[in-house]
Order: sequence, then C-alpha cells, then structure tokens
Amino acid sequence: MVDYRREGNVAILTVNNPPVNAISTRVKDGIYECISRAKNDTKVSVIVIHGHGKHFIAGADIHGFSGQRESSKVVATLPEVIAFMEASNKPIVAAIHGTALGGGLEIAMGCHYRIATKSARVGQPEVLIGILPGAGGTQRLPRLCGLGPALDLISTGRHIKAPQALKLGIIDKIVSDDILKEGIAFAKAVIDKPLNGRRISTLPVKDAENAEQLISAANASVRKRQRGMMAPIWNIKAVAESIKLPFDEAMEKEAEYFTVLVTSSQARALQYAFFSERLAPKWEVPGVASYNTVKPMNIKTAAVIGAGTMGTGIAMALLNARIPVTLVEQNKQFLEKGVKMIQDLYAGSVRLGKLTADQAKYLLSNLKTSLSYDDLSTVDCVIEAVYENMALKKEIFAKLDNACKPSAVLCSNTSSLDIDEIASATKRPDKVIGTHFFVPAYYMRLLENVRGKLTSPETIATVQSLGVRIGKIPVVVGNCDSFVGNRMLGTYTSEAQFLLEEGALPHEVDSVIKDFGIPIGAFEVSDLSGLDIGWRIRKERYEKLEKSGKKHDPNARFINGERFSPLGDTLCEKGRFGRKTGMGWYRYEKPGAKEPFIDAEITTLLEDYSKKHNITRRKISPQEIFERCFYPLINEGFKVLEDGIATRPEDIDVIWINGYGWPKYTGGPMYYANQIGLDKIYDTMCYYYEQHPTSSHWRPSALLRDLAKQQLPISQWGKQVASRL
Ligand SMILES: CCC[C@H](O)CC(=O)SCCNC(=O)CCNC(=O)[C@H](O)C(C)(C)COP(=O)([O-])OP(=O)([O-])OC[C@H]1O[C@@H](n2cnc3c(N)ncnc32)[C@H](O)[C@@H]1OP(=O)([O-])[O-]
Repeated sequence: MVDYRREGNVAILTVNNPPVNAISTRVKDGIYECISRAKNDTKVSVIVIHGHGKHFIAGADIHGFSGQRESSKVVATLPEVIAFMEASNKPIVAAIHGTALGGGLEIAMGCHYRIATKSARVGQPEVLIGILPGAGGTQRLPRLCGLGPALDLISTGRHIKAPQALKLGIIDKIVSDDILKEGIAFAKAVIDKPLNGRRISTLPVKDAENAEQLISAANASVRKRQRGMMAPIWNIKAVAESIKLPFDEAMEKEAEYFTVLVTSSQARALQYAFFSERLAPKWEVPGVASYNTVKPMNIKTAAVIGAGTMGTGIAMALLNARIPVTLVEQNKQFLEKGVKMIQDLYAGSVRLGKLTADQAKYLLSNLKTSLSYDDLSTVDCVIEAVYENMALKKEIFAKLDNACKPSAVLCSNTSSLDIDEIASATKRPDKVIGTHFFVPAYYMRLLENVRGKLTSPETIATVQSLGVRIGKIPVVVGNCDSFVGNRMLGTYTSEAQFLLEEGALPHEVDSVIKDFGIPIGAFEVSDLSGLDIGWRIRKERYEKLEKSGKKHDPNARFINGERFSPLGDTLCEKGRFGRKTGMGWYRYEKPGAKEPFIDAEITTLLEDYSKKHNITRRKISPQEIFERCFYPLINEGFKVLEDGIATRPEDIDVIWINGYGWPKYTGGPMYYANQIGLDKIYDTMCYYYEQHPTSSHWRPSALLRDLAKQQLPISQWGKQVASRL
C-alpha cells in the first residue's frame, strides 16, 4: 500500500491504493512505518511522498466511516501520524498530482513543503460527506492560507486548482507533470534549509484580527446556501477554535466535533449518496445486460432537434464536452433565437470568468445549424427536444430514421411519453431511447435514460457513457408514464393540491416542503415553470376522453373514479400562469418578478371552491402536510421498484437528489424511508388510504408491505429487489 525506496539520500514513499489512493488503515500504517524507516535510515536526508496512478491522495477511505474498520498494526491515529511527519528533522516534500483532498491535503500539510502539477486540485471536501477534516485540516489550513480562505474551502468543500492554491500559499511551487522527478529535485534543493517556520502547527493564524467578521459571514452563507445541513456549521466551529485555542487544544476540539459528525445520520446519508452517485453509471438490467458486458458506441458528432430552452441547453452540454453539434429547427427565426441564447450564455460565462473568450469561441465553433434533416446523414446521435406531443415526436422520428445513418442512436428528451410508441415510428427501435435532461440542461447533473422494450443493450451503454462524458450522472430506468422522477412527483403535486381543497394555503404547504430541505415549494415551482404547461397536457387528455365519448366536466373532482383537483385549470382559465403573468398560486410585483407574495385572491378562491364542493376547510398540521406530500411519493418509489422501472433504490435516490432538489443529507426518498422505518411508512399509508380511498397513490405498495416486515438496511433490501426482477 505504501512502497519505500531510496534514491541516493532521498527516501521515496509511494502511496499505492487504487483507484484514488484513499487512506485506509493499511495506508496510514504504511506511511507511519515508511516515515519511521526514513527517519532511522542514516543514508536518508530528505523524504518525498507521492501517489501512484492518477492521484496524490484523495482522502480517507470513505467506506471506513460506516463499515467495518481494518485493525491497525500501529497504534497511531491519522492525526498522530501527521504530527509525527511534521516533527521529522528530515524535510518531507509532498509531490502532488491529480488531487490532494481531505486527509490527502492534511497529510500534505504535515509535510514541510508542497509542490504540485498545474492541473492538480486540492481541497477539504469532508463537509460534502457530512464530516469535517479530522486530521488537523481545520487547524493547519487557516495557519497556511488564512482564516477567510480556510473557512471558505472547509465550509463549502470546493476544490481549487494548483494556481489558486499557490496564490493562497497552500502549495509552494507549480512544477511540470513529471511529478516524481520534480519532487526529488525539489527535495534535494531543500535538504539543508532550516525547518523552523515550515511546521504549520507552529505558525500563527493569518487574518485572525478579522475573525469575528469572517466567522459570522461564513455562518450567514451556510445558513443561506447549505440550509438544513449540520456539517458546515460544525466545520466553521472547528476552524474558529484555531483563533481561540493553542494548536493542541484546538486539535482536541476538532476530534470532539469530528465524533459528533461522523456518527450523525446526515453523514451516513451523504456517504450513501456519494456511493450511489458513483453506482448509477454502472447500469444493470437484470437478465438482460449490464455495463460490464456491453461496449458503448463512440459518439463523435451529435445533433439536437429543437432550439428552445431544452434543446439549446442540451446542445451546450454536448459542446462543453467538445462534441460537435448540429442544431436543427423548423424555421430560421427559431434557429437564430436558439443560437443567440447559446451565444449569450457563453458570453455570460466569459463575463463571470468561468471561460476565456478563446474557449467560448472554440466551443461555439463546434456548433452548426440547419433547417433540414438531410444534414444529419453522418451524425452518430440525435437528441430530439421539441414540446411534448406524441404525433409530432413520431413524425420527427420517422424523418430521422430516413435521414440518419443506420448506426445512429435516436434519443428523445420526452419527460413522460411512451418511448416504445416513439420507437414504433422507426425501423430501428433497438436504437431508440429516452434521454430525459433537466432544465437547465447544461447545468443540471441528472440524466434519466429511458430504455424501451426493444432498446438494445448497446444503445443503453452508449447513452450512459455519453452521459458520463458530458458530466452528468446517468441513470437507466424503464419505460412507463412519466418514468421514475415525474411519476413520483405526480403523487406529490396532486396531494399538495388536495391539501388546498381541504384547508391549507399554498405558502403553508410550501413552507413544510422547504423546511424539510427541498429548496423550492411545490406551488413556487409550479409558478416558476408555468401552470399553462400542465394545462396544455391536461387539455389534450380531456380531448382524448371526449373523443372516446366521455364528456369532461371542468368542475369534476374525479376522473375515471380517481380523485382529481381542477384548481390548476381554474387558475389557468383566469390567466394565472405563474411568474410570467405576475400571478399564479402566488402574486408577484410584476410579470417575470421572482419574489412570491401570499395572494388574498387565491385565499378567497380556495374558500369559495371548498364551499361550492361542500368541503369543510380545517387547519392542517405541518405533520399531516409532510406525510401527505412525501409518503405517497416514497410509496410510488416502491411501486417503481416493484414494476422493475428502476432496478435499485439507489438509482431513485440519485434521481431525486440531482433532478428534484431532494436534500442530499437525507440520502434520497428511499434511504430516508428506511431511516423513518418502512413499517411506519406502511402503517401511515394504510391509514391515509382508508381516509382517501379514491386516490390510488395511497394504495400501499406490496413491496413496501413485504419489506416493512423485515426491517433490513437499504443495502440488503436493495439486493432483494434485484433478485425479484
Ligand atoms: C480522520 C479524518 C480524515 C479526513 O479528514 C477525512 C477524509 O479525508 S474524508 C474523504 C475526503 N475526500 C473526498 O471526499 C474525495 C472524494 N472523491 C472524489 O471527490 C472523487 O472521487 C475524485 C475527485 C477523487 C475522483 O473523481 P473521479 O475521477 O470522477 O472518480 P470517481 O469519483 O468516480 O471515483 C473513482 C472511484 O474511487 C472511489 N473513491 C473516490 N474517493 C474515495 C474515497 N475517499 N474513499 C473511498 N473510495 C473513494 C469511488 O467510489 C470510485 O469507486 P468505484 O468503485 O470505481 O465506483
């Protein structure tokens, strides 16, 4: 795990624990043993530590925080090993490439010098997995780069690149990519330099005089941006000890706070989410194929159909990954508008310093436009992103089937429509798949890849690999109405409206949702995306019903025996489409304004509505609002698993965290359900089903019922789900 060799008077320690050189107990022990050996070796004057493979050290082994710990051969803990390194009279040089994260940066800070390649990144991302730097990071980093930058890096967990780390004093020099050679040369040059002043624990904290202001600003930022998360608060508290206490005493505080966090349910949930996100690309369709049995096609060029918000966002996601894109529209005006949107967004990135003007120019040079499908004869992949209309989509797919080469993969960005029906318009249903992006598509990380009945494993592998290439977290799901995310969402939005019928007001429902940690309430989001979108889809459904001979009554509270709320339609009929019209479930200062205000007109409308339908309005408790919004959603997740639409609970959690703002520190709806107790969820579902028998989303899932009896951890019931499929 840690190799030792000597080259002249330089001892070289190579950390070798693929894939990221995480610090397992054996790595920690190995570092201690090798440093001892170098200290005792009279031929050694200086020590270099570096990592084998792509990284220096990406931190402690995250598996070790919740799983079985390996027993240590040496008694020293990681903070003690780092103190032992720092106390060495022979200089130690950390030669960093790839990443030095978490415990990796802490080890580097225990060294006397740090050099790094230009592309290397450093950071203390512990907060993102619910803990804090527990090996001196909260105390050494403020001494090295100052309290302000340390508070920022430690409370956000963000990584920074070597040039910025150099500016902040975290590293001493940027060197060429031959990191070991550079490390040895640097080490030889510092052999005789005194080590006083190189032991970070002995240095004062920089910018301590502004401590009060810096700490309160950090706390304010955390309350705003990381609402509900406990780790950022404790991280700030730990860093703050660096200006109150001597190093050793502050280290004791760091250890104390670390214990609070590492045993917290938020830390466990965040670590579960960390591994779930990495599991998602490794798709598996039981009995069909999996990521390690099928090779993806290489996508060299792509096309996007539709230059609206979605299409341009998808085009940018592809362009950002250096994939040339042809953007296709039906008329010149729409096309020009779409291109302008892309140009403006890139110009914005240049203004914000996220891109250089040359980079933006290069990305745009890969964008072609066309008004004809004839220009798509050589592209490897097409993503259709027009509005939700089956007839239109089928027409487009039939045309694409004729225009594109036989090997091209044809994808639809539909968020709800039947992929099999879309595929039926082509002679290549094996190459048709859903790629459901989320707005804004260049930014949102989720990609819900929807396999049809006839989609081939190669096509699944291709869009999964494309997803990873364009920086998304791709999840494979099956084909059903609205797939996984929107299908579960449907129960939540319906129930939120039923609550309004019975006595709640939009802001009361939204505040329960936001208190749970979802950044935006159900009604705020509806106002943001526009009530007219759902109205258009519903009107199509009503038309279909009418065509089949069933008259649709606009006041009906039931459709086919299923409870339904016409409130959304009522608002649309009054022109209340949401933010864009300055009124929806809330009132806005003017059309397009962002801040929602409670609207007395809506309160009256709801009261009149309830009266008209003989519903006695009542005060609904936050607990009831919570259960009625979230339990059917969770239950639907179990039904999704039961139907084989998702094959793993982790995939559902990844979808909800990355596509719908579910608070990551609860692990996702499936993980959270396990935390509450599946038996409790099941009993509550049964209770509400009795109260609301006309809402089928209250019918408890059979899978939930079976698992509720067993009380297993999610990792085990997840395996049971897979074996059922
Ligand atoms: C006493 C306290 C000490 C200390 O303060 C606490 C810490 O250091 S806490 C730690 C602080 N450090 C962090 O939080 C850093 C977390 N890691 C990262 O941010 C990214 O993995 C990294 C940027 C390094 C590479 O990104 P990339 O190139 O996109 O690659 P990728 O992301 O797909 O990962 C590849 C594989 O490596 C696996 N794996 C990765 N890290 C760890 C780990 N620490 N452990 C175990 N495993 C880890 C990962 O699961 C995956 O496995 P698989 O089986 O192949 O699916």
